[in-house]
This record gives sequence, C-alpha cells and structure tokens, in this order.
Amino acid sequence: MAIQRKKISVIGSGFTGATTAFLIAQKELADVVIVDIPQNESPTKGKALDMLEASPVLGFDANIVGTSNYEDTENSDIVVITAGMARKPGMSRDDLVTTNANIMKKVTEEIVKHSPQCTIIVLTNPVDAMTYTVFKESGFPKHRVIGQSGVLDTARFRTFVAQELNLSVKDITGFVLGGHGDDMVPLIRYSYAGGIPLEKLMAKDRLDAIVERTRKGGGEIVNLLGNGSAYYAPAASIVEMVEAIIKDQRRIIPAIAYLEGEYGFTGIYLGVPTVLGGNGIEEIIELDLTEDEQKALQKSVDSVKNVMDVLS
Ligand SMILES: NC(=O)C1=CN([C@@H]2O[C@H](COP(=O)(O)OP(=O)(O)OC[C@H]3O[C@@H](n4cnc5c(N)ncnc54)[C@H](O)[C@@H]3O)[C@@H](O)[C@H]2O)C=CC1
Ligand SMILES: O=C([O-])CC(=O)C(=O)O
Repeated sequence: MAIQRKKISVIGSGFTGATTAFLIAQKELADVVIVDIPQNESPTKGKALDMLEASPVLGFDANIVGTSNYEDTENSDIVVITAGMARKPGMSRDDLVTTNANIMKKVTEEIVKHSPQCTIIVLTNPVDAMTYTVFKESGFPKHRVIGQSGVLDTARFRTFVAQELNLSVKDITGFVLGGHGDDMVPLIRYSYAGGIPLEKLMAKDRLDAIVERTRKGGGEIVNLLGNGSAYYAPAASIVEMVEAIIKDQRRIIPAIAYLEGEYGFTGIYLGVPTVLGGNGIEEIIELDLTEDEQKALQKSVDSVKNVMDVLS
C-alpha cells in the first residue's frame, strides 16, 4: 500500500514555485504536486524528477511530481499559488494586476474543483489584491485563503538589523503590517533583539534607513537579478506558513488576512499578525497603534484599494 502522507500542491513551477516545492519536500512536510500550464509540462516534470533524485542524497522521504493536470492535485491539504507573471526592473508589483488576476481566476476554479477542503496560500503579486481575488473566486471561508507577505518583509527587516548590529538573525524579531508594497508599515515599537527593544540598541536614523530598505526590499532584488524577482526568501516564507498549518502549530505569523473591522478596515485583504494553525488563520491579533502608525497603515490600505479598484 502507498505511504499516506499529507499532500501539498504548488501551482506554478517557476522560480518561487520550484523552490517552494523543494523546501516542502526537504522538510518532509508532505508529498508535493507541482502544476504548470500544458506548454510547460515537460520542464515541470523534469524539475520534479530532479528534486526527487536529490532525496536519497539529502535523506528526505517525499514524493514529488510535475504535471499540468489538476486531477493529480485531488484532495490536497494545502495549495500554494505562485502562478503568474513576475516583475522586471522598472515595473511595480501593481503592473501585474490584470494579467495575474486572470490567472488567479483560472487556477482557483481548478483548485476548488479538485480540493474543496484545502487551505490556499497565495504568493502571486500584487499579492493583497490577488489573495482577495482568490477568496472571491473560491467561495472558501476567509480562514482558508491566506496571502504571503509579512514573513518575507519581516525576514528582510531582521536580516538588515542583524547585519547592522552584528548579531544572530535568530535573536531579531520584527513586525510588519499592511500591504506588500512600498507603503508597508514596519512596526519598530514591536521589534526586538533578544527581547530588548531595537530602539534601545540602534540610532533612529539607522533604524529609519533599515525600514526604508525593507520597504523597497523586493525592488532591490529585482534590480540585482535583472530578469525576475526574489525566490529563495519568498519560498522559505511560504514554507514557514505551510509548516505552521500542516503541523497545527498555532504560531503567530504575519499573513495577509481578510479583515472585517480589524484595525478599522472591512472587505480587504491586508498583512496583519495572525495565529496560523490547522484551520488556517485561527485568529487575527489586533494591536493598539499610535496615530502615526494608523496614518501609515491607512496609506498602505489606500494603495491596496487602488489596485483592487482596477479589478472591480
Ligand atoms: N508575495 C510575495 O512576497 C512574492 C510574490 N512573488 C510573485 O510570485 C509570482 C511568481 O514568481 P516567480 O515564480 O518568480 O515567476 P516565474 O515566472 O519564475 O514563474 C511563474 C510560473 O507560473 C506559470 N504560470 C503562468 N500561468 C499559469 C497558469 N494559468 N497555471 C499554472 N501556472 C501558470 C508560468 O508558466 C511560470 O512557470 C509573481 O507574481 C511574483 O511577483 C514573488 C516573490 C515574493
Ligand atoms: O518584488 C517583487 O516583485 C517580488 C516580491 O514581492 C518581493 O520580493 O517582495
């Protein structure tokens, strides 16, 4: 009899999709099905087989298949959506909205048909609006449609702080609220090194510079790569969310969640602190914000709404 493991499908076998699939398998979180369009089926199968052939060397047990047939995704526990266009230098994430919204509609229809009980995690940009699109198309309850931005944005912030203070990244915690764009709101007041508020360890101008670099972190990589966007840190970020759900960890993780009054906003998907567990988003944690923080969040919400307006 075949071994019964959890099943995770990753839609899109490009840079982020392939890296995510490999990390999920390496961590033995589940068997993985990677799906791309029929024109890309052969390279998708090739990537999956190549990953599988790494399993004896790295010592992981997980099956990995590549396909363009959604029947292979039947009854997935989690489906990660990475399908769609990535930006190139000179583009903003929002320039991808129309193309990627159409792709979201197509893939969501297939996901719902084949895995009606799954939890969906969206990576595709502009991710706040794409998560909303998937939510609407799927008809799933809000706790089972989640977007990824906060783990990545926080990871960038933590990396830059650790470099600046010459400390381990493990001891740095950060906190980013809002949309995944240049108006995101890194919350210094809730950021620490080994439990010590960062404001006690760093000059304000250095912290401000790190906040600015974090906001533009995606663009920094886009400009360096020249022909696509980040994928190692984005994939690692998705996998942290996947792990929290598949292992029912109830971790506090920043994620893009559907708001119904939290932080004063309704009917919008936005990055907020959440509790991620077996049921997907189990709670949204609301924090008191200062007037300046609330203003910055409002600006970020306005940017997300502008993108959503293109779709309505
Ligand atoms: N939310 C976030 O933090 C991040 C979001 N992203 C976004 O993730 C998306 C993917 O990025 P990459 O993997 O680097 O792009 P990529 O171009 O390497 O891969 C995208 C893949 O999607 C496939 N695809 C297109 N239409 C499809 C469909 N209908 N069904 C299945 N597959 C389809 C393409 O054939 C391609 O293989 C982009 O929109 C990018 O902006 C990337 C990094 C971070
Ligand atoms: O910048 C991009 O286009 C990809 C992305 O969202 C990121 O790396 O934060």
